[in-house]
Amino acid sequence: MKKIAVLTSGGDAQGMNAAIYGIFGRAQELGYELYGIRNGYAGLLREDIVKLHREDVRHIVAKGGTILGTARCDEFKELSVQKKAADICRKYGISDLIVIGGDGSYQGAYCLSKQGIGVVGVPGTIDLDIGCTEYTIGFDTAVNIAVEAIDRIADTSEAHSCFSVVEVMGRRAGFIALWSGIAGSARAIFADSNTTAEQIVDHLRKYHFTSGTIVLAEGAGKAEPMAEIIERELHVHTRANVLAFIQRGGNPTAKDRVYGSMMGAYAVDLIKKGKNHHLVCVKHDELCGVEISEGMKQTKECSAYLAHLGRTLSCI
Ligand SMILES: Nc1ncnc2c1ncn2[C@@H]1O[C@H](COP(=O)(O)OP(=O)(O)OP(=O)(O)O)[C@@H](O)[C@H]1O
Ligand SMILES: O=P(O)(O)OC[C@H]1O[C@](O)(CO)[C@@H](O)[C@@H]1O
Repeated sequence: MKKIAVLTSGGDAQGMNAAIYGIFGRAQELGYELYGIRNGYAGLLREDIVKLHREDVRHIVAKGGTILGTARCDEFKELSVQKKAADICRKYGISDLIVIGGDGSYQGAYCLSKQGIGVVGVPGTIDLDIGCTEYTIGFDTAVNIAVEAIDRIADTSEAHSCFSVVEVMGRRAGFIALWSGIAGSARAIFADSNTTAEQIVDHLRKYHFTSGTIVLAEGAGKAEPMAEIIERELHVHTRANVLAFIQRGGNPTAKDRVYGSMMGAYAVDLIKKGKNHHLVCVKHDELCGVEISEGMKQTKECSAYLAHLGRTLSCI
């Protein structure tokens, strides 16, 4: 009987459990045994490997986080450690490993594939920063959490006639900032480091804003200094809010539950077709498999149209 395994790696993302659920469902349908590796590559190196059963996954779709746990494991960047991990997979008879994670986890999966282990990547990160796919599991939930927070902060900013800078996650990418800024009708959106604080101040002054939110991607700056600049230049009290890890928790939205389940099942389909050096991607709203070395080369920027729309709407 074919044995496959799954691990979650990097920052957790809402919908990772749904992906595990989808993987289990398709593996069960195809008669594969599914093993769960706890805590990412660190768990693989500790041989922390358990066989998954229906009762382990039956109730997890609605849960944030990941039942397997995740980790960051810098030692996995070493070739000797990657060889050890591949030997462990072979010791347990695991022919193919599904890695649910972000771009860094994909790097690790690519290294494992070069050691002869079949790997399929499922894009699981709230950042949306994997170049070969239009969607990554967790993004929709993180944006909705940010929008709810921005709506709440906007109310109290207006009540007190003050500004509030809201710093959102995304690592070096500005997708969460752009989407949540537009959805939260921010007075200004600071999605990347191309925009300067002076430009934001000029914009707020030009459109005579005296209250409201300024959404800031963490990769573009920090809320505290941005708030100080705005308050100093415009003489309006300005608060700093860092959303941080609330964006990574809570129950996944329906989109992340369905995309997670779909992408997980699709990963097993790719293994069945022998496409086990591939990444599960969404392109033009369709699922597809992209060969891992090709997929890792692809990059993407924020949609220019959406960025322009953000600027347009923030002038209203
Ligand atoms: N270049 C690399 N070579 C081998 N393994 C890597 C490499 N980069 C990252 N990894 C492995 O993947 C793990 C997760 O990577 P990273 O911490 O960058 O998170 P990620 O997968 O990008 O997810 P997120 O961006 O959501 O945090 C690392 O801790 C490490 O074990
Ligand atoms: O979980 P850590 O290691 O603190 O990393 C935080 C980073 O992880 C992410 O949440 C996902 O990559 C980023 O948005 C954020 O910058």
